[in-house]
Amino acid sequence: MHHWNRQRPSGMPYHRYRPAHERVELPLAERAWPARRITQAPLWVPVDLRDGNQALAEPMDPARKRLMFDLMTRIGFKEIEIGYPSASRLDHDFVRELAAPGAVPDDVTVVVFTAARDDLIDRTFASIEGIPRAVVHLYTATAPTWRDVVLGQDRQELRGTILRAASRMARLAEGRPVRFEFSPEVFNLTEPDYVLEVCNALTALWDAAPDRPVIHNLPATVEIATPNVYADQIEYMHRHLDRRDAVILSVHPHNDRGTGVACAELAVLAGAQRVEGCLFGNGERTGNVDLATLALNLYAQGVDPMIDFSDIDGVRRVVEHCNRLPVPERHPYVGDLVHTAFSGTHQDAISKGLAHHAKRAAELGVPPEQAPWDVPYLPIDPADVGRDYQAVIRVNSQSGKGGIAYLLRTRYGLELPRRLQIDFSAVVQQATDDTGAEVTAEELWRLFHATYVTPGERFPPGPWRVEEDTPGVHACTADLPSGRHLHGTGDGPLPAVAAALAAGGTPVDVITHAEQPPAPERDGSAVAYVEARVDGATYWGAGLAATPAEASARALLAATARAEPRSTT
Ligand SMILES: CC(=O)SCCNC(=O)CCNC(=O)[C@H](O)C(C)(C)COP(=O)(O)OP(=O)(O)OC[C@H]1O[C@@H](n2cnc3c(N)ncnc32)[C@H](O)[C@@H]1OP(=O)(O)O
Ligand SMILES: CC(C)C(=O)C(=O)O
Repeated sequence: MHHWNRQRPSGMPYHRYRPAHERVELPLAERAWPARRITQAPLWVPVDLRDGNQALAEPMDPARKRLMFDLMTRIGFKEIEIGYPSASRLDHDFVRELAAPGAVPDDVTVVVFTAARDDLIDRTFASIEGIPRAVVHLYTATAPTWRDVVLGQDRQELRGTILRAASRMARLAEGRPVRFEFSPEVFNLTEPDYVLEVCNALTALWDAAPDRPVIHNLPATVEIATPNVYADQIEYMHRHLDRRDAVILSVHPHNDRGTGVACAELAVLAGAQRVEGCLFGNGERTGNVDLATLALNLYAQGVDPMIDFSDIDGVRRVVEHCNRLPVPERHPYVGDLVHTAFSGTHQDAISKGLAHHAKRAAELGVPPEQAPWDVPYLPIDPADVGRDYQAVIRVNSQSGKGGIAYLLRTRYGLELPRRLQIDFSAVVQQATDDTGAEVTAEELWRLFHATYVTPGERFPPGPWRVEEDTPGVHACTADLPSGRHLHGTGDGPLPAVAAALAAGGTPVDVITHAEQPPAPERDGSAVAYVEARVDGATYWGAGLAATPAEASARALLAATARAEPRSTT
């Protein structure tokens, strides 16, 4: 143990577990997948209506299944697993519902799932009568523990079971628009030579041809190794499966180690052409691989995902309704918080990045949504998945001036001078430190207003009037509640107010002044910001009024009001 690593043994019984390389042979010595790139989307096959559904405490009712199916066809899936029709009446009835003329779009193929049992196979084929295009998906666990413990069959016996089931399927499919899929369940723990023996036998039995290919779907039923191991296993199959041009190599990762997405991506590099998964990662235990993340990962690399996620919240609403499960806030691309920055430096970078993006789009002469995207901390433009920028930046105690200024700018059109941003950020920090809570744009606005626009009753706008007496000469008069009358003139509203304040015994110097014209975001008000030195200290004030001149005068009065009370009242 190095001196810098003083971790102690956990005391947990880790010796009960074996590493993947001791559980399954890895015959590949050289691999090509690490140097490859993904340049096109694989065929995505959602299995929400089968694998996802079987993992729900309350499986979907027909109405929910229908909603999910319609969503899938609407956003572009072309092959959809719709159920395990021999397992339950609900699944059977849903398949029958889709047998109605026109229920399945012309370019969509449905997949139905079955175990290798005669009665189940027969019921499966009966259920798809009238379905225009179907894949019948046969599965059997092939890994040693499942063979020994669950099925009680050795390699040869199980091979016989599978081939008998496949022959029955071939007979039942004669003359029908049916293709075949086989899954050696727990492929990732099965001896590779056994997988090849079984899959190649099925390819021959089902007489696979390029125009009627079989699907060999190689599941990581329970994820047990790092994704490179799965990739090696898939590349090995890709190289050794017979009649490769008549076989669609498919993968079906689960997410037990939290690396289902990585497994699927590396498997595609390794030769997989088809990926089964669920929307937002529903499925047994930790879920099936998330097809939305996979598709949008491609999108973020400049590859067409072939599925339309431009309204990702609409997709999420349907999926949450059907599964009766929420999608977590940090879920890639779709979680409520994934396009949001709370921390100051991130907000600053995003704010600058968005401004730079708008400028670049204008230079290129294209709308912002068409311009190349390169904004810090945002891997994709949230607008591309139907999110607006309101949620991008949110303010709490971790935020800095950039995020605060961004919210006030985007919501109220305020362009705060940099030093005012710094000043206000300290005010916000104190408020958020006190409450520990997030502040919304509306709350920031109220805090800004209370701090800079109406800091007290010292200078109510009523008694202070500023007018341009003659062109270029402003006069400020004030009839104070004390009965005093103040008067000052100057070559603008600020010098006039400063002169009146000085006449009342409060000399002020204007250090910074900025103003903005009336804008609809502020109910048509102009706004001005003034930094003034009063009694040796500096104060910011802001004014809102119908004209910039009036707003400026109010801003100076507000800045002065923030100084310790003096005689000008
Ligand atoms: C990885 C996966 O997702 S696999 C799919 C899992 N999905 C489901 O199980 C959901 C739907 N399943 C069901 O409704 C039921 O399991 C049914 C209707 C299919 C079968 O029900 P039952 O006949 O009661 O069997 P049960 O559910 O207990 O399953 C265990 C039996 O199936 C056998 N079996 C397991 N897998 C297979 C298979 N692929 N092919 C044939 N038999 C299998 C087991 O050996 C066991 O047989 P045994 O009872 O003779 O020991
Ligand atoms: C049988 C297959 C496709 C499966 O659902 C799994 O292994 O997880």
